[in-house]
Amino acid sequence: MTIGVIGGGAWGTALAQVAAETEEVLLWARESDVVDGINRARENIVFLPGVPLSPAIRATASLADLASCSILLVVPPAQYLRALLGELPQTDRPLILCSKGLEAGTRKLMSEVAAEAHPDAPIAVLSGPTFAHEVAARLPAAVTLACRDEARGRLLAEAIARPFFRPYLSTDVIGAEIGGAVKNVLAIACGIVEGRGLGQNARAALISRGFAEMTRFGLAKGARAETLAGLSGLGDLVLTCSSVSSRNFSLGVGIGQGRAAADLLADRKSVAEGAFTAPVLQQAAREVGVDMPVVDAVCALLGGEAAVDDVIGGLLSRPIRAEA
Ligand SMILES: NC(=O)C1=CN([C@@H]2O[C@H](COP(=O)(O)OP(=O)(O)OC[C@H]3O[C@@H](n4cnc5c(N)ncnc54)[C@H](O)[C@@H]3O)[C@@H](O)[C@H]2O)C=CC1
Ligand SMILES: O=C(CO)COP(=O)(O)O
Repeated sequence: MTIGVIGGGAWGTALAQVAAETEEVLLWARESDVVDGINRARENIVFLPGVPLSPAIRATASLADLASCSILLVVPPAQYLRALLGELPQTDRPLILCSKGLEAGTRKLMSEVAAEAHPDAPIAVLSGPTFAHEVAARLPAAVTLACRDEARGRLLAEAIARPFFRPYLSTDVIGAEIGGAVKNVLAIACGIVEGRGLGQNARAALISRGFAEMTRFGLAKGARAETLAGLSGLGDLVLTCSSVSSRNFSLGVGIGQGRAAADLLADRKSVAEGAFTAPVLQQAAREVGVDMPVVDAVCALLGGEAAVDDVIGGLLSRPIRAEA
């Protein structure tokens, strides 16, 4: 079979490399230098430099070429998902969604956007603690593969599993998506704590209270608690909140050091999804009556509405309340 990958960023390229261990892979990339670099030099010099790519990966600039693929891994930044799936010819092939975010404007999950764009395509979600450069280096990783149709989920998991890349099955698509979207916003918060030099106790407190927010919001949206406590939720939260390998955490470090979020975002070509998800998540939480003070704090700092010390002071002076 040929596995298709939509999106030639770091994660799409790493997933192509995983799939290419045993299958032919066709990778769609938006940038012509990425397509040429993969086909000619076997390297994605723009988004995943330094990783020699498998000869089983072929890159294309035409989404229509992916029509013949058996499975499509869909890996653009979340805000471009609808437009890209709109350009993809109608398909009934399984779409495995790998982006982490909520759509601005509609506040929809990626699975909802994909179902609207391709009503005949079975949908699954792949999410978990996976830095692209480690996966591309064949270091061990585990992910959640969520699909409402359990049997189909198992087939898809078997199709993408490799000895160093281990999917765990779930039927909780909503839970898998919410974990991945929310952890990016919380990683910005943890980066701010790091950048401000507030210490590891504060970061652990933030991870824990952030997880409480993720759980409250997830349960209100129909996610299952065990999914939120699994690889795609807590697992990814811990990874992303602990390392400057995370683009979201690094963005937070810059904000914590006093730089303007707008300047930091203007400087980068890789995506920090949490910056786009944060205001959408804030609105979505308000819609379902869920209190998310850490997310509110990140929104205030991303919008340049407040000073870091004031926002942290505000979080610390909230009324004393029960932990759970
Ligand atoms: N990099 C990682 O370690 C992981 C990333 N993800 C998720 O994968 C998704 C993609 O992220 P990365 O591959 O890291 O991206 P990246 O940051 O490496 O690259 C940026 C991507 O944005 C695309 N892009 C820029 N402007 C665009 C436009 N106008 N229309 C369509 N695409 C455009 C570029 O083509 C490129 O693919 C995100 O949702 C991210 O959260 C998930 C797991 C791990
Ligand atoms: O999702 C990721 C790891 O699981 C990548 O995190 P960043 O987008 O913050 O780099």
